[in-house]
Amino acid sequence: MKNHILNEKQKKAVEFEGEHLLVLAGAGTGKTRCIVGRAAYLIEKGVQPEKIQILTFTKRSANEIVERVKASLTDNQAQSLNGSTFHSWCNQLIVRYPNLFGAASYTVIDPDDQLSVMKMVCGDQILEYKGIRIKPQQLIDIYSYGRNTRQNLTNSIREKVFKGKTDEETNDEIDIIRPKVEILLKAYQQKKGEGRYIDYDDLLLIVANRLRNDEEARKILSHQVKHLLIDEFQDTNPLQWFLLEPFLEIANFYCVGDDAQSIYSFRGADYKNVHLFKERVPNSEILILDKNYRSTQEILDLSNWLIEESPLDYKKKLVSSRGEGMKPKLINVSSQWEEANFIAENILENFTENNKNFASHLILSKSTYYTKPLQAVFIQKKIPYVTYGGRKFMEAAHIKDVVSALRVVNNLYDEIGWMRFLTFWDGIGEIKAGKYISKILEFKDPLDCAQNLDDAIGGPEGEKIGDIYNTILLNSGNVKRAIQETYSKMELSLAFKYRKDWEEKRKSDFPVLEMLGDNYASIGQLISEGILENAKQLNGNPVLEGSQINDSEIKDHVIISTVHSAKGLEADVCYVLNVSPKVYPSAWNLDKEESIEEDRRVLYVALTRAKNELYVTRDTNSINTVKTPNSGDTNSNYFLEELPGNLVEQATNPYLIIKPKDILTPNKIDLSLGMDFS
Ligand SMILES: Nc1ncnc2c1ncn2[C@@H]1O[C@H](COP(=O)(O)OP(=O)(O)OP(=O)(O)O)[C@@H](O)[C@H]1O
Repeated sequence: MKNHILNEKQKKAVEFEGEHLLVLAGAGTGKTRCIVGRAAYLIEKGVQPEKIQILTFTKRSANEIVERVKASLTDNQAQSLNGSTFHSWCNQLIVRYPNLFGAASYTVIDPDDQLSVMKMVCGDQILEYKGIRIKPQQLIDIYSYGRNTRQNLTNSIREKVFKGKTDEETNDEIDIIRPKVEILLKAYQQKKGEGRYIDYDDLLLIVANRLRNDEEARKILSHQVKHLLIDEFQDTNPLQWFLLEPFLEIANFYCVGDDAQSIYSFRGADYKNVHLFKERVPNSEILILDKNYRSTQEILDLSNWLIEESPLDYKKKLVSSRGEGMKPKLINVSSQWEEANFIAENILENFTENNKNFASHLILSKSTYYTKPLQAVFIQKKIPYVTYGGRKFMEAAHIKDVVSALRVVNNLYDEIGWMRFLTFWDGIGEIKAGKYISKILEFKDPLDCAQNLDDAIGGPEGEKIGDIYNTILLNSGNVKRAIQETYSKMELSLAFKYRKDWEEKRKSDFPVLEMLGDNYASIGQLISEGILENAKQLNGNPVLEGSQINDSEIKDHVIISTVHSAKGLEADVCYVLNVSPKVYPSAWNLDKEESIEEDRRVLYVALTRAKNELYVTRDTNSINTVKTPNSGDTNSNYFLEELPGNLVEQATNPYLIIKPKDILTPNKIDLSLGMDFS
């Protein structure tokens, strides 16, 4: 095994001989290194790589871990090692065993489509819907919360609609709306069945239920999965545990996690999964790692202080193996523009004078939205950057248009797909489309549809739509070809529909979609996998960000990331944006200790990404509001309120252009001066 220096405890974890292990460890103590090392170790010991499944929260970290394992072994030993998210893993299992899971010819729908289905349901059940004053998106949230946390409908409504309140008035309201919500959610379930749709949570539930109740399924999968390596175990939720539990019988668990970095409770994550590990997993052991290899002690001192301030006891105090360094800097700024300019100038100075590349800089924000001014300044100053978090390639409207054509061929009963595909064409609105769809749903099978679709729609549109359907059906064994043909038949209309930014932004996505298609054996696979996974870093070729392609040649770029997408990342220089009152913690979370503590962990994750230099910015205006005696805002719980002065160096923006001091009243000028008229 190459590239693997391990300390004694890490070595013990990597070479663990028992059945199930939880590596419980603080930030930067080598959890990722342990997973990588473990996979490589197992392969070297002779375990077949395809029987090792690595589970992570993002596709990006799955790829990274797999690549690192491959790099640490020789001779392509890890070629067939599999790393994926929970959703994508379940999807792969369903695709591989369509009969076992009973889900052949189903379509996976993304959250956007889920919302469309729920809207259709609310339209159908207008009486119930009008009686509840809950939006379709909220209904989806209730449904998903209940399934992910495995709580009943009453509790899910309480949590998602009434912020967890338990007073009598709330109870009465819940009693009134619960039966109506039940009708709507049941109608949603039925619609899913009719359309043969699988939403994200279904993927997990289908696999979980089959395995829990069917011994034969467990037997079949026991040949497939021998070792489960699970990253970020603190962020697993009850549904994920429900899925994992039956695997205890057939596979060895190797989990790594840090309870102080649990930041997904809004998805139902339960960091107690970590605390209950020994109880839930028979024959298991826990190993603790405490030496931090990432950051200098000053950065850890600030992070340790933050977590010690919490009423929850994390029993964590990180000690740096690297020794002392620079104190973190707290930069007070008076606007977002000032903050953005400070960061840009600092990065440029590091680049030109301190010989650091752009990739040594990581910028962390609670939300993508907040980073827009920063992105604008970077563009202006020509600083290359990529963003993590935000809209995915397959979610862009123009891509969805073309994919809708593929969807309806893949699944004739896919009403959402039909609605999008039909209304794409000029002259077909939702009402007309609805009528065509009822005719289409009567076709026996795709062949019947191919033969009669143009007549069912009629006119020149019918011809065009029928022609596209037939072409895709003909090429369904060659996904790339199917995409090429579909695109060429839709190109003119696409260019017209998106004429505002067609040339600059959208057109160049289609060659990439074609290339993406080349990776899949069937249209169904492209649709379900493609929807689930961001097409980023596809085979190391073009890199897709949002809906744009960046040239992969430019590898040196700053990363702008949400904290939630920054798990596992690290950088020489980190900027944590807007650590201001009302943001850390959020103003709207102040009534719940759990949410306050989650925000604290978010900040903890952000601070512990830095190796050498840490800049924390905050808005002076919001500090001033909190400090005003009459503002009534003294209870902000601001995390940095009591920050000991010795932990940071306070600084103002050194790049400020200082305005020259002028007098207050303007002098008069005499324009008759300066000319000699003689
Ligand atoms: N034994 C070691 N010797 C030298 N460096 C190490 C060792 N273990 C880990 N590191 C380095 O420390 C840094 C953090 O390691 P790693 O990313 O595996 O930690 P982690 O526990 O997964 O962190 P986090 O949970 O904060 O993302 C990396 O740069 C890694 O290369």
